[in-house]
Amino acid sequence: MSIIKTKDFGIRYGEKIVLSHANIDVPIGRFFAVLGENGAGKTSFVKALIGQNQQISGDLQVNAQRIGFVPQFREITRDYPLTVSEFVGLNYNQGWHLWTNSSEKEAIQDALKRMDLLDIQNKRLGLASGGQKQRAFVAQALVQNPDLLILDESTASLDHEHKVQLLRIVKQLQETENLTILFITHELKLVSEFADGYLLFENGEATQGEASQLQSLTTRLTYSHFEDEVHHV
Ligand SMILES: Nc1ncnc2c1ncn2[C@@H]1O[C@H](COP(=O)(O)OP(=O)(O)OP(=O)(O)O)[C@@H](O)[C@H]1O
Repeated sequence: MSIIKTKDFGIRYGEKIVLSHANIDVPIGRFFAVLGENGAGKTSFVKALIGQNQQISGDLQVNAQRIGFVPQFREITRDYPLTVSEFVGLNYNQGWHLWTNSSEKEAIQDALKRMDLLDIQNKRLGLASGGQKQRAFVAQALVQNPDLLILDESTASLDHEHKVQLLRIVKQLQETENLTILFITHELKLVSEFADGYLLFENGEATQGEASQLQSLTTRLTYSHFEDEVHHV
């Protein structure tokens, strides 16, 4: 069964066409890498999935009850006042109730556990490492128990060890909880070790493929990058 299915789907901003005639079918429970050059339309597509992009055409079906979205940019400075667990529970606090009830507390603890953050839940998020912060961002999205989890370049700022650590945990969520993962990334080689399929945004079109094709895709995209660099010198 599909969790995302499009038919002749398009996205534009005014006159500018970002995507046209996309036919995508992502089955439930898969880990898909979302690939493409800067400006290819990855974020626009995700925004359409979460209902934030209105200039769309064609058919878009999203069969998810809840979508967890981890955005690309989060400014957490050293003096950020909330602890890891307060941050993870932030969506419950909409300014009118300041306390979380027992089932909300349980959901927060569960999300902290799933992202391996129980030990540091009382640490101030501003003082956490880059890897811990990224895990806290994912945990915040997990609190609502999504069936589709979308991560936008969550490994971009991490060193290799922490990139692998984050991807391992996310992979585990996919395997043990049948969670569907969309992982937007430019790190093809890394994600090819974890993803079992991909969506590629290129020249206003979207194509999809299986894990077995990721390796050759990595070679093709890395090669064309290399050619670009040579061309510009
Ligand atoms: N709100 C907007 N209004 C007008 N144009 C936009 C808007 N958002 C994005 N675009 C344009 O649409 C195109 C696709 O942008 P998008 O952010 O979806 O690409 P992306 O693949 O996510 O890029 P990146 O890898 O850099 O995040 C780009 O040319 C961008 O400039």
